[in-house]
Amino acid sequence: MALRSGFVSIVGRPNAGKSTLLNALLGQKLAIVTHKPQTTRTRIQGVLELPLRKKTSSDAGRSMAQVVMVDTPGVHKPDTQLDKRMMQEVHDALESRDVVLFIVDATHRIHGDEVFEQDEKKPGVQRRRKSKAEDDFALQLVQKLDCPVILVLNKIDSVPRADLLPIIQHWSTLHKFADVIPISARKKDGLELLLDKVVEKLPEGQRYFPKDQLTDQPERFLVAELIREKILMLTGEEVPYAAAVVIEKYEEPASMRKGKDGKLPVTKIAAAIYCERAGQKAILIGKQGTMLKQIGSAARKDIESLLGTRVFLELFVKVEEDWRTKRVFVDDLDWRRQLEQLAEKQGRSMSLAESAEAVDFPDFGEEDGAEEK
Ligand SMILES: Nc1nc2c(ncn2[C@@H]2O[C@H](COP(=O)(O)OP(=O)(O)OP(=O)(O)O)[C@@H](O)[C@H]2O)c(=O)[nH]1
Repeated sequence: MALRSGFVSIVGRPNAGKSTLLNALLGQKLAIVTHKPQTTRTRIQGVLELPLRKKTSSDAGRSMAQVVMVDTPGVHKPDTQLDKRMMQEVHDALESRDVVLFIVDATHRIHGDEVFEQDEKKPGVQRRRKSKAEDDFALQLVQKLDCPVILVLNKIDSVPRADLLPIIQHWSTLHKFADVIPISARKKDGLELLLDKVVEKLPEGQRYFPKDQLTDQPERFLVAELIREKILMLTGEEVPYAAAVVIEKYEEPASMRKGKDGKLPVTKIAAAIYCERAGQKAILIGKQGTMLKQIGSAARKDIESLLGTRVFLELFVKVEEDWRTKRVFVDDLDWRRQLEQLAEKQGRSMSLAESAEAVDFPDFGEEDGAEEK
Protein backbone atom coordinates (compact mmCIF):
# COMPACT_ATOMS: atom_id res chain seq x y z
CA MET A 1 0.00 0.00 0.00
CA ALA A 2 1.23 3.50 -0.82
CA LEU A 3 2.09 6.08 1.80
CA ARG A 4 -0.67 8.46 2.82
CA SER A 5 0.27 11.88 4.10
CA GLY A 6 -1.29 15.16 5.06
CA PHE A 7 -2.02 17.88 7.57
CA VAL A 8 -4.58 17.34 10.29
CA SER A 9 -5.65 20.41 12.26
CA ILE A 10 -7.00 20.02 15.78
CA VAL A 11 -9.45 22.82 16.56
CA GLY A 12 -11.88 23.50 19.36
CA ARG A 13 -12.66 25.74 22.29
CA PRO A 14 -10.04 26.52 24.93
CA ASN A 15 -9.42 23.64 27.36
CA ALA A 16 -11.05 20.98 25.17
CA GLY A 17 -7.84 18.94 25.32
CA LYS A 18 -6.20 19.71 21.96
CA SER A 19 -2.65 19.84 23.28
CA THR A 20 -3.18 16.74 25.42
CA LEU A 21 -4.33 14.92 22.29
CA LEU A 22 -1.32 16.07 20.28
CA ASN A 23 1.07 14.90 23.01
CA ALA A 24 -0.77 11.60 23.45
CA LEU A 25 -0.61 10.84 19.74
CA LEU A 26 3.06 11.69 19.51
CA GLY A 27 3.97 9.92 22.75
CA GLN A 28 6.00 12.99 23.64
CA LYS A 29 5.34 16.36 25.23
CA LEU A 30 5.43 18.86 22.42
CA ALA A 31 2.69 21.21 23.55
CA ILE A 32 2.33 22.50 27.07
CA VAL A 33 -0.83 21.56 28.95
CA THR A 34 -2.50 23.25 31.90
CA HIS A 35 -6.03 23.42 33.22
CA LYS A 36 -6.08 27.13 32.36
CA PRO A 37 -7.89 28.07 29.14
CA GLN A 38 -5.91 29.66 26.30
CA THR A 39 -2.68 27.93 27.20
CA THR A 40 -1.69 27.38 23.56
CA ARG A 41 -0.82 30.58 21.71
CA THR A 42 0.64 29.37 18.45
CA ARG A 43 0.02 26.46 16.13
CA ILE A 44 2.26 23.52 16.89
CA GLN A 45 3.07 20.86 14.34
CA GLY A 46 3.86 17.31 15.42
CA VAL A 47 4.89 14.72 12.87
CA LEU A 48 3.50 11.24 13.36
CA GLU A 49 4.92 8.29 11.43
CA LEU A 50 2.56 5.34 11.25
CA PRO A 51 3.71 1.93 10.01
CA LEU A 52 1.64 -0.23 7.72
CA ARG A 53 -0.89 -2.43 9.56
CA LYS A 54 -1.74 -5.39 7.40
CA LYS A 55 -5.31 -6.36 6.67
CA THR A 56 -6.51 -9.50 8.46
CA SER A 57 -9.88 -11.21 8.86
CA SER A 58 -10.58 -9.11 11.96
CA ASP A 59 -8.74 -5.90 11.05
CA ALA A 60 -9.29 -3.65 8.04
CA GLY A 61 -5.61 -2.68 8.26
CA ARG A 62 -4.10 0.77 7.84
CA SER A 63 -1.82 2.32 5.23
CA MET A 64 1.63 3.49 6.11
CA ALA A 65 1.26 7.21 6.79
CA GLN A 66 2.90 10.44 7.79
CA VAL A 67 0.35 12.56 9.65
CA VAL A 68 1.27 16.13 10.47
CA MET A 69 -0.90 16.96 13.48
CA VAL A 70 -1.42 20.69 14.05
CA ASP A 71 -2.44 21.83 17.52
CA THR A 72 -4.03 25.29 17.55
CA PRO A 73 -4.99 27.92 20.14
CA GLY A 74 -8.49 27.54 21.57
CA VAL A 75 -11.15 29.26 19.47
CA HIS A 76 -12.37 32.40 21.24
CA LYS A 77 -13.62 35.86 20.34
CA PRO A 78 -10.53 38.03 19.90
CA ASP A 79 -10.14 41.02 22.15
CA THR A 80 -6.47 42.01 22.32
CA GLN A 81 -3.80 41.89 19.59
CA LEU A 82 -2.58 38.66 21.18
CA ASP A 83 -6.08 37.15 20.80
CA LYS A 84 -6.16 38.26 17.17
CA ARG A 85 -2.77 36.66 16.58
CA MET A 86 -3.97 33.43 18.24
CA MET A 87 -7.08 33.33 16.07
CA GLN A 88 -4.96 34.00 12.98
CA GLU A 89 -2.99 30.88 13.92
CA VAL A 90 -6.26 28.92 13.94
CA HIS A 91 -7.25 30.30 10.53
CA ASP A 92 -3.82 29.48 9.10
CA ALA A 93 -4.09 25.92 10.39
CA LEU A 94 -7.51 25.59 8.77
CA GLU A 95 -6.29 26.85 5.42
CA SER A 96 -3.65 24.19 4.78
CA ARG A 97 -5.20 20.95 6.03
CA ASP A 98 -6.51 17.70 4.66
CA VAL A 99 -8.61 16.67 7.66
CA VAL A 100 -9.87 18.61 10.68
CA LEU A 101 -10.50 17.24 14.16
CA PHE A 102 -13.18 19.31 15.87
CA ILE A 103 -12.63 18.50 19.50
CA VAL A 104 -15.29 19.08 22.13
CA ASP A 105 -15.24 18.57 25.85
CA ALA A 106 -17.68 15.75 26.61
CA THR A 107 -18.04 16.92 30.20
CA HIS A 108 -19.88 20.04 29.05
CA ARG A 109 -23.65 19.97 29.36
CA ILE A 110 -25.74 21.99 26.97
CA HIS A 111 -29.11 23.33 28.09
CA GLY A 112 -30.80 25.82 25.82
CA ASP A 113 -28.45 28.69 25.26
CA GLU A 114 -26.02 27.82 27.99
CA VAL A 115 -23.14 25.43 28.40
CA PHE A 116 -22.41 24.07 31.86
CA GLU A 117 -18.79 23.35 32.41
CA GLN A 118 -17.28 21.13 35.06
CA ASP A 119 -14.97 22.82 37.51
CA GLU A 120 -11.68 20.90 37.38
CA LYS A 121 -11.13 21.55 41.07
CA LYS A 122 -14.49 20.13 42.15
CA PRO A 123 -15.30 17.41 39.60
CA GLY A 124 -18.96 16.56 39.33
CA VAL A 125 -19.99 19.16 41.88
CA GLN A 126 -19.67 22.71 40.69
CA ARG A 127 -20.53 23.74 37.17
CA ARG A 128 -19.69 27.09 35.70
CA ARG A 129 -21.86 28.65 33.05
CA LYS A 130 -20.63 29.70 29.66
CA SER A 131 -22.49 31.07 26.73
CA LYS A 132 -23.30 28.60 23.96
CA ALA A 133 -22.29 31.39 21.60
CA GLU A 134 -18.70 30.24 22.16
CA ASP A 135 -19.53 26.76 20.88
CA ASP A 136 -21.35 28.26 17.92
CA PHE A 137 -18.41 30.52 17.17
CA ALA A 138 -16.04 27.53 17.10
CA LEU A 139 -18.43 25.49 14.98
CA GLN A 140 -18.81 28.27 12.41
CA LEU A 141 -15.11 27.93 11.63
CA VAL A 142 -15.43 24.31 10.55
CA GLN A 143 -18.88 24.57 8.95
CA LYS A 144 -17.45 26.37 5.96
CA LEU A 145 -14.63 23.88 5.33
CA ASP A 146 -14.67 21.61 2.31
CA CYS A 147 -12.54 18.86 3.90
CA PRO A 148 -13.67 15.99 6.16
CA VAL A 149 -14.25 17.14 9.74
CA ILE A 150 -14.21 14.51 12.46
CA LEU A 151 -16.06 15.24 15.70
CA VAL A 152 -13.83 14.14 18.57
CA LEU A 153 -15.55 13.87 21.94
CA ASN A 154 -12.79 14.16 24.49
CA LYS A 155 -12.61 13.44 28.25
CA ILE A 156 -14.89 10.41 28.10
CA ASP A 157 -13.00 9.11 31.15
CA SER A 158 -14.97 11.68 33.16
CA VAL A 159 -18.40 11.03 31.67
CA PRO A 160 -20.78 8.06 32.04
CA ARG A 161 -21.13 6.36 28.63
CA ALA A 162 -24.90 6.95 28.69
CA ASP A 163 -24.31 10.71 28.73
CA LEU A 164 -22.44 10.63 25.43
CA LEU A 165 -25.45 9.96 23.21
CA PRO A 166 -27.22 13.31 23.83
CA ILE A 167 -23.95 15.14 23.18
CA ILE A 168 -23.42 13.28 19.91
CA GLN A 169 -27.02 13.98 18.90
CA HIS A 170 -26.63 17.67 19.74
CA TRP A 171 -23.52 18.13 17.62
CA SER A 172 -24.72 15.93 14.78
CA THR A 173 -27.72 18.16 14.19
CA LEU A 174 -25.41 21.14 13.79
CA HIS A 175 -22.97 19.74 11.21
CA LYS A 176 -22.48 16.72 9.00
CA PHE A 177 -19.33 15.29 10.55
CA ALA A 178 -17.40 12.64 8.63
CA ASP A 179 -17.09 10.54 11.82
CA VAL A 180 -17.77 10.85 15.52
CA ILE A 181 -15.05 9.40 17.73
CA PRO A 182 -15.20 9.41 21.55
CA ILE A 183 -11.75 9.49 23.14
CA SER A 184 -9.87 10.19 26.30
CA ALA A 185 -6.68 11.99 25.36
CA ARG A 186 -5.55 11.77 28.97
CA LYS A 187 -6.00 7.98 29.18
CA LYS A 188 -5.02 7.41 25.54
CA ASP A 189 -8.32 5.72 24.92
CA GLY A 190 -9.82 5.61 21.40
CA LEU A 191 -6.72 7.02 19.72
CA GLU A 192 -6.05 4.05 17.39
CA LEU A 193 -9.57 4.22 16.00
CA LEU A 194 -9.19 7.96 15.58
CA LEU A 195 -5.95 7.45 13.64
CA ASP A 196 -7.57 4.79 11.44
CA LYS A 197 -10.31 7.26 10.52
CA VAL A 198 -7.81 10.02 9.87
CA VAL A 199 -5.45 7.96 7.71
CA GLU A 200 -8.22 6.61 5.48
CA LYS A 201 -9.12 10.22 4.62
CA LEU A 202 -5.59 11.33 3.74
CA PRO A 203 -4.45 11.39 0.13
CA GLU A 204 -1.65 9.20 -1.12
CA GLY A 205 1.50 11.27 -1.39
CA GLN A 206 5.01 12.05 -0.25
CA ARG A 207 6.34 12.77 3.21
CA TYR A 208 6.28 16.45 4.18
CA PHE A 209 9.05 16.01 6.76
CA PRO A 210 12.02 13.65 7.11
CA LYS A 211 11.02 10.37 8.73
CA ASP A 212 12.64 11.06 12.12
CA GLN A 213 11.59 14.70 12.52
CA LEU A 214 9.13 15.26 15.36
CA THR A 215 8.32 18.92 14.84
CA ASP A 216 9.30 22.00 12.86
CA GLN A 217 9.61 24.02 16.07
CA PRO A 218 13.24 24.47 17.18
CA GLU A 219 14.13 23.33 20.69
CA ARG A 220 14.77 26.85 21.98
CA PHE A 221 11.09 27.67 21.47
CA LEU A 222 9.93 24.49 23.13
CA VAL A 223 12.12 25.61 26.04
CA ALA A 224 10.35 29.00 26.15
CA GLU A 225 7.01 27.18 26.25
CA LEU A 226 8.13 24.96 29.14
CA ILE A 227 9.02 28.08 31.13
CA ARG A 228 5.63 29.61 30.28
CA GLU A 229 3.92 26.42 31.39
CA LYS A 230 5.47 26.72 34.85
CA ILE A 231 4.33 30.35 35.07
CA LEU A 232 0.80 29.23 34.19
CA MET A 233 0.93 26.52 36.81
CA LEU A 234 2.54 28.45 39.63
CA THR A 235 0.98 31.90 39.41
CA GLY A 236 -2.66 32.89 39.69
CA GLU A 237 -4.94 35.78 38.80
CA GLU A 238 -4.12 37.61 35.61
CA VAL A 239 -0.36 36.89 35.59
CA PRO A 240 -0.46 33.76 33.37
CA TYR A 241 -2.29 35.61 30.61
CA ALA A 242 -0.02 38.62 30.81
CA ALA A 243 3.19 36.58 30.64
CA ALA A 244 5.33 35.90 27.61
CA VAL A 245 8.73 34.22 27.47
CA VAL A 246 11.54 35.14 25.11
CA ILE A 247 14.79 33.20 24.97
CA GLU A 248 17.61 35.72 24.92
CA LYS A 249 20.61 33.38 25.00
CA TYR A 250 20.83 29.76 24.04
CA GLU A 251 24.24 28.09 24.12
CA GLU A 252 24.30 24.44 23.23
CA PRO A 253 27.22 22.29 24.40
CA ALA A 254 29.92 21.63 21.83
CA SER A 255 29.47 17.90 22.33
CA MET A 256 26.67 15.74 23.73
CA ARG A 257 29.21 13.39 25.35
CA LYS A 258 29.60 13.18 29.12
CA GLY A 259 32.63 14.94 30.60
CA LYS A 260 35.55 13.23 32.31
CA ASP A 261 33.68 13.71 35.60
CA GLY A 262 30.84 11.57 34.20
CA LYS A 263 28.46 14.54 34.09
CA LEU A 264 26.27 15.43 31.15
CA PRO A 265 27.20 18.52 29.14
CA VAL A 266 25.50 21.82 29.86
CA THR A 267 23.11 23.99 27.83
CA LYS A 268 23.18 27.61 28.96
CA ILE A 269 19.91 29.47 28.61
CA ALA A 270 18.80 32.98 29.53
CA ALA A 271 15.14 33.90 29.17
CA ALA A 272 13.14 37.06 29.69
CA ILE A 273 9.67 36.80 31.17
CA TYR A 274 7.56 39.72 30.01
CA CYS A 275 4.58 40.94 31.96
CA GLU A 276 2.40 44.05 31.70
CA ARG A 277 2.53 45.68 35.14
CA ALA A 278 4.96 46.28 37.99
CA GLY A 279 2.53 44.41 40.28
CA GLN A 280 2.74 41.33 38.04
CA LYS A 281 6.50 41.57 38.07
CA ALA A 282 6.44 41.55 41.86
CA ILE A 283 4.27 38.41 41.83
CA LEU A 284 6.54 36.69 39.31
CA ILE A 285 9.61 37.41 41.38
CA GLY A 286 7.99 36.66 44.73
CA LYS A 287 9.38 37.38 48.18
CA GLN A 288 13.17 37.36 47.92
CA GLY A 289 12.90 35.81 44.48
CA THR A 290 11.18 32.65 45.70
CA MET A 291 8.58 32.49 42.91
CA LEU A 292 11.11 33.02 40.16
CA LYS A 293 13.32 30.36 41.72
CA GLN A 294 10.38 27.95 41.82
CA ILE A 295 9.53 28.65 38.17
CA GLY A 296 13.19 28.23 37.21
CA SER A 297 13.70 24.95 39.09
CA ALA A 298 10.53 23.37 37.73
CA ALA A 299 11.27 24.50 34.18
CA ARG A 300 14.90 23.40 34.38
CA LYS A 301 13.92 19.83 35.22
CA ASP A 302 11.63 19.60 32.19
CA ILE A 303 14.13 21.32 29.91
CA GLU A 304 16.85 18.91 31.03
CA SER A 305 14.73 15.93 30.08
CA LEU A 306 13.78 17.55 26.77
CA LEU A 307 17.37 18.34 25.81
CA GLY A 308 19.16 15.42 27.45
CA THR A 309 21.76 17.79 28.93
CA ARG A 310 22.18 19.63 32.19
CA VAL A 311 20.83 23.17 32.02
CA PHE A 312 21.93 26.48 33.51
CA LEU A 313 18.85 28.62 33.39
CA GLU A 314 18.78 32.34 34.05
CA LEU A 315 15.43 34.12 34.21
CA PHE A 316 14.70 37.85 34.10
CA VAL A 317 11.39 39.60 34.56
CA LYS A 318 10.67 42.63 32.39
CA VAL A 319 7.64 44.91 32.19
CA GLU A 320 6.24 45.86 28.80
CA GLU A 321 3.10 47.86 29.55
CA ASP A 322 0.00 46.36 27.90
CA TRP A 323 2.08 44.27 25.51
CA ARG A 324 -0.93 42.16 24.52
CA THR A 325 -2.42 45.21 22.82
CA LYS A 326 0.77 46.04 20.88
CA ARG A 327 0.82 44.56 17.41
CA VAL A 328 4.58 44.78 16.83
CA PHE A 329 5.43 43.23 20.18
CA VAL A 330 2.94 40.40 19.67
CA ASP A 331 4.24 39.77 16.14
CA ASP A 332 7.79 39.62 17.45
CA LEU A 333 6.81 36.90 19.91
CA ASP A 334 6.03 34.53 17.06
CA TRP A 335 8.78 31.92 16.92
CA ARG A 336 8.85 31.92 13.13
CA ARG A 337 9.53 35.65 13.22
CA GLN A 338 12.16 35.19 15.94
CA LEU A 339 13.83 32.55 13.81
CA GLU A 340 14.08 34.98 10.90
CA GLN A 341 15.52 37.65 13.19
CA LEU A 342 18.05 35.17 14.57
CA ALA A 343 19.11 34.13 11.10
CA GLU A 344 19.57 37.81 10.18
CA LYS A 345 21.60 38.42 13.35
CA GLN A 346 23.76 35.37 12.74
CA GLY A 347 24.38 36.52 9.17
CA ARG A 348 25.48 39.90 10.51
CA SER A 349 27.67 38.47 13.26
CA MET A 350 29.30 36.05 10.80
CA SER A 351 30.42 39.01 8.74
CA LEU A 352 31.61 40.83 11.87
CA ALA A 353 33.13 37.73 13.41
CA GLU A 354 36.73 38.61 12.76
CA SER A 355 36.58 42.03 14.36
CA ALA A 356 34.27 41.11 17.26
CA GLU A 357 35.43 39.90 20.64
CA ALA A 358 33.89 36.75 22.02
CA VAL A 359 31.51 37.40 24.93
CA ASP A 360 31.55 34.65 27.53
CA PHE A 361 28.26 33.46 28.92
CA PRO A 362 28.22 34.06 32.67
CA ASP A 363 28.70 30.96 34.78
CA PHE A 364 25.64 30.41 36.98
CA GLY A 365 26.86 27.38 38.88
CA GLU A 366 24.47 24.50 39.48
CA GLU A 367 21.62 26.72 40.69
CA ASP A 368 19.16 28.63 38.55
CA GLY A 369 20.41 32.11 38.06
CA ALA A 370 16.95 33.43 38.77
CA GLU A 371 17.11 37.14 39.25
CA GLU A 372 15.41 40.38 38.51
CA LYS A 373 16.60 42.78 35.88
N1 LIG B 1 -10.36 14.12 32.33
C1 LIG B 1 -9.70 14.48 31.24
N2 LIG B 1 -9.06 15.66 31.20
C2 LIG B 1 -8.41 15.99 30.08
C3 LIG B 1 -8.38 15.15 28.93
N3 LIG B 1 -7.68 15.78 27.97
C4 LIG B 1 -7.28 16.95 28.49
N4 LIG B 1 -7.69 17.09 29.76
C5 LIG B 1 -7.45 18.21 30.67
O1 LIG B 1 -8.07 19.38 30.15
C6 LIG B 1 -7.27 20.55 30.44
C7 LIG B 1 -6.97 21.29 29.18
O2 LIG B 1 -6.15 20.49 28.36
P1 LIG B 1 -5.29 21.08 27.16
O3 LIG B 1 -4.76 19.94 26.40
O4 LIG B 1 -4.37 22.14 27.64
O5 LIG B 1 -6.47 21.79 26.35
P2 LIG B 1 -6.37 22.72 25.05
O6 LIG B 1 -7.60 22.47 24.26
O7 LIG B 1 -5.08 22.53 24.36
O8 LIG B 1 -6.43 24.14 25.74
P3 LIG B 1 -6.07 25.62 25.14
O9 LIG B 1 -4.59 25.69 25.02
O10 LIG B 1 -6.62 26.50 26.19
O11 LIG B 1 -6.79 25.77 23.85
C8 LIG B 1 -6.02 20.01 31.16
O12 LIG B 1 -6.22 20.14 32.55
C9 LIG B 1 -5.96 18.55 30.74
O13 LIG B 1 -5.29 17.73 31.67
C10 LIG B 1 -9.06 13.88 29.01
O14 LIG B 1 -9.08 13.06 28.09
N5 LIG B 1 -9.70 13.61 30.19
